[in-house]
Amino acid sequence: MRYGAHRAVREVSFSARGGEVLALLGPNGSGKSSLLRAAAGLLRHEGRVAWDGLAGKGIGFLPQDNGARTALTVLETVLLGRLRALGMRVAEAEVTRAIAALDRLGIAGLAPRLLGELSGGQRQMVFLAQLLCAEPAALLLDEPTSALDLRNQFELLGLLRRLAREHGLLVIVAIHDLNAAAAFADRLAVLREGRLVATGAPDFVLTPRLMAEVYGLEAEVCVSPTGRRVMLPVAALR
Ligand SMILES: Nc1ncnc2c1ncn2[C@@H]1O[C@H](COP(=O)(O)OP(=O)(O)OP(=O)(O)O)[C@@H](O)[C@H]1O
Repeated sequence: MRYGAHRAVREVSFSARGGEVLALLGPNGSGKSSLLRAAAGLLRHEGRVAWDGLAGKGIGFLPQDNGARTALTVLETVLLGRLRALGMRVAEAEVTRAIAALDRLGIAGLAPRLLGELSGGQRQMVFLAQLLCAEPAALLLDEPTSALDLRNQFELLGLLRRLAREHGLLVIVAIHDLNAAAAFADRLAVLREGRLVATGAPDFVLTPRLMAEVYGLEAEVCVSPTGRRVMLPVAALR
């Protein structure tokens, strides 16, 4: 994947399947957004992206918050997720479906509000509700938790995992919080300068060595009383 002469993604090969959450990690500029956008078919690229078994369902892509501020209400915005199914008159069932998607994210109360009046985190959740409304087979999410408070991060990542488990969705999520990724993702894929440098189960991938090589950080691995591994940065190496 190139921007002019700059190669943003190269030597990346992986597969992922419905039912799992794959977290895409890597420093700023390592190619996560570019890879997601290429996988979503939004950017030209070399190599091959193959989606098998979508069975008429689509792929939902949530970009990093672009600050979209339209004069639409939240409900109208979510309904747009069903654009292909909507006629000139919106059926009651479509409204019910849109409200259900908002409810799922705990934000049904925002339905009548204007999108442009929401906080960044609320707006991200609305766009996610819009994607859910379209009932995709796969979700590609670019830093969906970056504007969310701790509780909403926890809830959202939990929801993504449930969607994967219960509905067989494939979820690929670019995220900076390594510990959140380790807690909620089945697998991690780590990019550095456009290359895939590690992939596998969180406990296998997140090591002090990876922290040093990819992030230039000295880190300790702590194990919580319930057995969860947590990476704790202690010093910058360069
Ligand atoms: N529109 C663009 N034009 C030129 N170069 C770009 C463009 N978008 C991204 N790049 C470059 O491509 C590389 C990968 O960027 P990308 O946005 O994919 O990284 P990222 O891992 O998503 O970063 P971040 O964590 O900061 O969101 C970077 O070097 C970036 O400067």
